[in-house]
Amino acid sequence: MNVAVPRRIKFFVGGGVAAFVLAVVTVAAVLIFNARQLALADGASGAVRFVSSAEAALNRSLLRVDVLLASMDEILDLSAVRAEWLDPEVTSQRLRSSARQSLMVRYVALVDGQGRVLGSSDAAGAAVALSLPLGFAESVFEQPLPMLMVSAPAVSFVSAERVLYLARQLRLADGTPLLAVAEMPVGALADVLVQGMDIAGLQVTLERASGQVLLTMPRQEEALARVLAPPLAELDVTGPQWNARARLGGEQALVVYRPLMYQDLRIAASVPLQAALVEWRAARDGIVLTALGFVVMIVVVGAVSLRYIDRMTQARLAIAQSKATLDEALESMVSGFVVLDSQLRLVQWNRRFEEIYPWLKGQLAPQVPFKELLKENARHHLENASDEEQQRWVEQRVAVQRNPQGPHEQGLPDGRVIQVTERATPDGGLVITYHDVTELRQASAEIENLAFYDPLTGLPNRRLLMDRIQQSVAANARSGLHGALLFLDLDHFKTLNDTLGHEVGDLLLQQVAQRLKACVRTEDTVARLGGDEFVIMLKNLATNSEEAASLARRVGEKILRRLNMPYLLDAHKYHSTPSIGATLIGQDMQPPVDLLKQADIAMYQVKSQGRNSLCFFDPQMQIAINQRVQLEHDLQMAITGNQFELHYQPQQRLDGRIVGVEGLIRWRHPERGLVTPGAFISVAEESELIVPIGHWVLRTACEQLAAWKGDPRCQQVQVSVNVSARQFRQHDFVARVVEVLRETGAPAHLLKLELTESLVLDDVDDTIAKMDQLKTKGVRFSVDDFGTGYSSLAYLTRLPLDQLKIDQSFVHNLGVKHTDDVIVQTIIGMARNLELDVIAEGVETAEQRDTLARYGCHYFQGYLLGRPMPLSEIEALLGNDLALLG
Ligand SMILES: Nc1nc2c(ncn2[C@@H]2O[C@H](COP(=O)(O)O[C@H]3[C@@H](O)[C@H](n4cnc5c(=O)[nH]c(N)nc54)O[C@@H]3COP(=O)(O)O)[C@@H](O)[C@H]2O)c(=O)[nH]1
Repeated sequence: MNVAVPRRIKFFVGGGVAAFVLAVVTVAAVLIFNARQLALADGASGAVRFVSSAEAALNRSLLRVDVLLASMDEILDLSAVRAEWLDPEVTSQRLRSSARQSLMVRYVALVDGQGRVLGSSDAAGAAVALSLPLGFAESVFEQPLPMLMVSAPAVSFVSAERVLYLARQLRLADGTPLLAVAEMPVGALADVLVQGMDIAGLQVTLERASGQVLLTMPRQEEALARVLAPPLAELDVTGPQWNARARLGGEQALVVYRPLMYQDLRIAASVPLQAALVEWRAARDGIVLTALGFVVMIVVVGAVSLRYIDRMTQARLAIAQSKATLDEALESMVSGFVVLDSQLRLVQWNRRFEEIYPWLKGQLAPQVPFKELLKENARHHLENASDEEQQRWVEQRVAVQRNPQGPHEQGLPDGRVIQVTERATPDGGLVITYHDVTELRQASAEIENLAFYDPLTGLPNRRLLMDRIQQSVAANARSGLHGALLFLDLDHFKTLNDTLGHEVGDLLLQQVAQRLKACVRTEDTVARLGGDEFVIMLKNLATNSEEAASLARRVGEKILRRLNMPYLLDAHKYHSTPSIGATLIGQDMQPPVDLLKQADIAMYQVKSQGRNSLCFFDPQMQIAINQRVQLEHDLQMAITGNQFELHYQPQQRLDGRIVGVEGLIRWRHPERGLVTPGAFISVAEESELIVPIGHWVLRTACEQLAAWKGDPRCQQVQVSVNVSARQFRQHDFVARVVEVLRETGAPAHLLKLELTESLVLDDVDDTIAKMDQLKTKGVRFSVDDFGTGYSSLAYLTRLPLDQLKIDQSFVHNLGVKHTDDVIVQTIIGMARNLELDVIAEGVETAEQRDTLARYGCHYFQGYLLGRPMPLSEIEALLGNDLALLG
């Protein structure tokens, strides 16, 4: 999440930056101002200094010239001569020697009142071309008091350069006024001023009071002799004023001037403001740049600070959010937890911890020694224990905490189970989690119960039994004792389930379990394998095997007696019997599976011998089992090796006509010869093998029907085929029959499928559905072995049947067992009512046939009419039959 820096901090940082910037700007401004003042002051003082020194220098120079001019009086001894006495040569000679002393003066000359040169220091002597400005000589002569006078700038005739003429009045002895004149190049006078001209932009002017310019520095020819306004005298020069105008350039400047000691001359220095501030400007720029640098730095520091603060804020927020999330997570944790510091004092805990240990709630506070909480726990856990015991409990807990060994469980007084896990933290503290595993433990117990116990009876299941047998076998091997396994199956339990329902069946199983437990010792095991199968494991019976078998038999008989006693199942009084197979558990480490199989085999022996009895495992039984396994294997080979044949048994009508045949399978065994189905059908039915075998029979019968289609002997003959339950229950049974009919081209109405009563009853709805589908194709149905089951009119009416087949056991007893006569008559009557054909099988005698005919049965099958026979024989028989009737 992006959260802005708080406004307060922004304001603070912004304010700080602004204050620093302001301070820098202020300091810079002050520095700049001061520097300006300093520069101006420097300029002013420099100008003043310059003007002072220039004044002195000019005064000195003028004075020297003045002295030179005045000394001409003495050199020429003018006060003692007359004008006509003055020899120009001599005069010039003397003037030269005196003028040599002054470097500033080009020459000096003596001029009379008419302007004639009486002599000069110039090489031209008196012939020098003197070019005094107009009126200058007159103004000198007019002086009442002779003083040195300076002319306006003029151009020298001699050097053609700008010169000033300095003149003084002299008098001859006769009072005739003469003029001592010195020609001074303006440049020479300017040279005097050169020193001190290092002030930037300095403009120097030598002016008269009227403002006439006599000299300029720097030199400006055009300015010479110009009259500047206002005259210097009108300037306010009380202090350095920078609001004047420079005398030459006219720009804003400081103007300082001094009057010279001669005539009305003034030396003026003008320092233009701009020039005076040149250095200051550079300094100012430096200051500004530095200040700017500081400002940028401050702004950058401010921005960086803001960014840093922003980051810090974000980080703090993130930490706060993480903490909030963590707190939330900790609070919503299903486990309780506490955090202890290195002194094992409470630092943090969550709500769940309080919920697990509600009695600690009042004591939970940071820094509370965890031992105090343990003491409180001890008071709750060991309510009735002594103080010493409670103390010991606490010490044990502390010891565990000092040396965490992983999760351990703690039972609370209210029955809850808490899993406690201590984990050391890097700083020497502890994190302890408390997980309520009560439900988990209960669930585990339940799962264990489900895994090892039968939910209906609460007895150990197969898995637990196998484990106990294993243990018992190992114990027997050590002790030399024998135990025994009793495999118990309830007789006709399925019938009870089917008739009275599963709930009643369950009641019986529960009561059987109770009775079985009552028959054995606690060290023995009564287990339920599933369905109506129970196993009783008797331990440590005897060292001697006969004695052990005798004891096991006694227990088995006791069980038989108990289980034979009547049960009250709901409102139903019920009598049940068990079949019990027994085997001894010896010392030779037999696998539990083998022992169980032995007892199972023995139990089947009991079943086959009439049930409700006890039988010990006989090794012969094992042989029989092995034979059966071998038979299954051979059957498999028979299917792939095409070793089956289909024989046909004729079915005759009352008029003697063969109207159908029953296809009966035979196995041409490579070693055993022709094997009848009685020897293998039951094995095939118990395994999946009956499915491919039944399919082979169906296909062979249909192929035969198809083959007979063009044969007048057989083309009306129906072929009955036995369909076993496992085959019929295949989900694709109907589809396969239809497919076989289509592929072979057999007429469907001549195919009759024989279903047993038990098959039909097992799942009536599925049976009807499949029969209906096949019926639409024309296939016929017969109920085989009719009368042996519990058929009732109710389901018969729902089935799309064509025929009932009276079981041969009833036919066999006709005239012998009156009840069977009644049953046969009933079946025939039932068939008539339902408009079904009825056929009797197993007809071996003419009496039986006659009786059946008398009772109303018009179709017969049995040895009397013909045994099952190979194809060639039945075809021959059918040919005879046709010939006889034809
Ligand atoms: N699922 C399939 N079962 C089949 C098939 N073929 C036969 N079987 C079943 O095998 C059982 C024994 O059959 P089998 O040895 O062929 O015995 C049949 C007849 O030989 C016998 N029979 C016929 N008449 C008489 C007689 O007068 N006396 C007498 N003692 N026995 C006689 O009865 C058997 C026919 O019984 P049924 O099928 O009930 O009509 C037997 O249960 C066959 O069903 C097969 O292809 N598939």
